[in-house]
Amino acid sequence: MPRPSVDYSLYLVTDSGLLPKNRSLAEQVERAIRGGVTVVQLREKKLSTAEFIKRGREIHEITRKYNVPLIINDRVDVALAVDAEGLHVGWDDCDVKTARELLGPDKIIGVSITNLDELSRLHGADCDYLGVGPIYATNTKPDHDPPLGISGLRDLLQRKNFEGLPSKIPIVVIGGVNTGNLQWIKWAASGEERMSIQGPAVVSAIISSEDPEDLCLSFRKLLTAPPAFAFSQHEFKLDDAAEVYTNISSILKNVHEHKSMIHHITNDVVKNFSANVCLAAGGSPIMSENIEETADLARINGAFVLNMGTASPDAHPLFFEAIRSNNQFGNPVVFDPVGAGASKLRRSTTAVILGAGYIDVIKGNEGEIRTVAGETVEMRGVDSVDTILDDEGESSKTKALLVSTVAQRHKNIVVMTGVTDWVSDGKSVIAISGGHMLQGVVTGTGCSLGTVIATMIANNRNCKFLSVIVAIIVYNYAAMRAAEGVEGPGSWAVAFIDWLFRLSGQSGMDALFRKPEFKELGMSLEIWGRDSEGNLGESKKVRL
Ligand SMILES: Cc1ncc(COP(=O)(O)OP(=O)(O)O)c(N)n1
Ligand SMILES: Cc1ncsc1CCOP(=O)(O)O
Repeated sequence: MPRPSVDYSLYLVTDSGLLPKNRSLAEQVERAIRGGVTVVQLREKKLSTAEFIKRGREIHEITRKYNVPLIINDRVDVALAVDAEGLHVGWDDCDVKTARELLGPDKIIGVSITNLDELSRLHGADCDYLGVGPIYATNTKPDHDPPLGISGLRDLLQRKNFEGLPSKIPIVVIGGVNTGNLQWIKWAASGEERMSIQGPAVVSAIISSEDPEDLCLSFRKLLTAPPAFAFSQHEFKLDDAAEVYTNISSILKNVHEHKSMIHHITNDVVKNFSANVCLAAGGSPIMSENIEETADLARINGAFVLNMGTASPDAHPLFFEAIRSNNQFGNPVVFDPVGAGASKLRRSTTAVILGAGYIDVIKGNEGEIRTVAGETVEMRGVDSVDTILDDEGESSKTKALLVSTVAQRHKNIVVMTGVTDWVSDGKSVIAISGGHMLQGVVTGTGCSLGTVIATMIANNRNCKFLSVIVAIIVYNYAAMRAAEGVEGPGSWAVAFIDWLFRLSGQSGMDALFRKPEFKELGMSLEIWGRDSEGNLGESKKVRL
């Protein structure tokens, strides 16, 4: 019998410990298959061999009825005893060569891949699909490897130099996948030529569901529907000052009309200032660090700001839950990796956060963004590094490349703040001038740019890139106007909030931006696009 061709589009992996009360595994699996599961893997970690075989036979009866392949996790002997259609192995299990010898040519063999090294080691193996993950952290497998996150997944899918595996070998993604993040993962991983994702492999979301049939129907719909939110669905032009003004007005109008709730998990130093900035910019702040309410808040949230300024390891579960819940409801997540390179703890917290879910915007200073890019950076506390790059000539090209590379890897938007602010969606890069030196002497000003970005994005979800650009322009404009005639940092901070409030108010925001004062401030945008080969071309300057 030839090896069956398998539809890997919705792969269920079992865990009897996660079943709803009074529900048997057999019933849950059958309901999930009715909802659209196309492959079932029986994963039993606690059963004796005899019990595993017994359960395998029971589940096989069901999967056979629906013509769905049954894969056994880890155990070749059980796969043989049950005459299952296949086996899934990790790197501590039976190697693929031995498994193939034992199972014969007709059975499916799947292999776990958690990093690039494992992919290289698989060279020439006679396997049928790869289970790539964990994409995100998960409680289902407490001993899991560090999550790949979107950047790790993209690195893996772009890998071109591994011969010996069937080209276009099917890939399923595993680890923290649910109906809230599935589309993000598929979208973020799309466009890679070498390898492509066929579907998710899901444990807890399906196995613990009260209504697995309905849930699987939702998974199936999401698999075929276009993503609900992407950051640049909306086309916009910034070719001259008039176009920039028009865009600013339309973004601010939406912000003003909705007054979205912006959930902040932020550091103790800036809470009060950030909440006031949020209100002034047109949002409604809530500062909460209670893990028990993250899901409820996400239900009504407009956007979520995660600032790791005073984070401790105890807060990791809170970050994880908050990101997961906000992804579930499609709320934009803005991450500020404060002081990311300053300590081992901050580097690992950054990795935890990037491995917890999809992050829409990463905002940091040069040292923080270089740390996210994987460089080892010496930071002075949580402030910026002694910047090695100025904003001119070759340095400006290096900065443009840095932000666009990080944005490409994470398939999101990256903002790098400094005298000039840099922002990229992985394709275009925009350098935005403006702001005032007094920002550097008022604590919380850097953090509160994350707040303004979240406030702008919350109700402009189909044009996130534009919203971020507008947020930076508004912020820098307010900072400069606030500095007119003030005594020093204290009065500047008050005037800054006043200016943000004036700008976000419906009355006169157009007029404010169109006034000659805007021109006199000398703000400008410098815009780079990519040529057909993906290289950054010449930049173009737009004076506001
Ligand atoms: C589809 C799929 N992908 C990955 C795994 C993980 O397998 P493994 O690394 O062997 O870990 P355990 O499942 O044994 O904990 C999987 N089971 N299925
Ligand atoms: C078996 C396994 N391998 C990598 S992550 C994982 C568990 C995934 O479980 P869940 O879908 O509940 O996050």
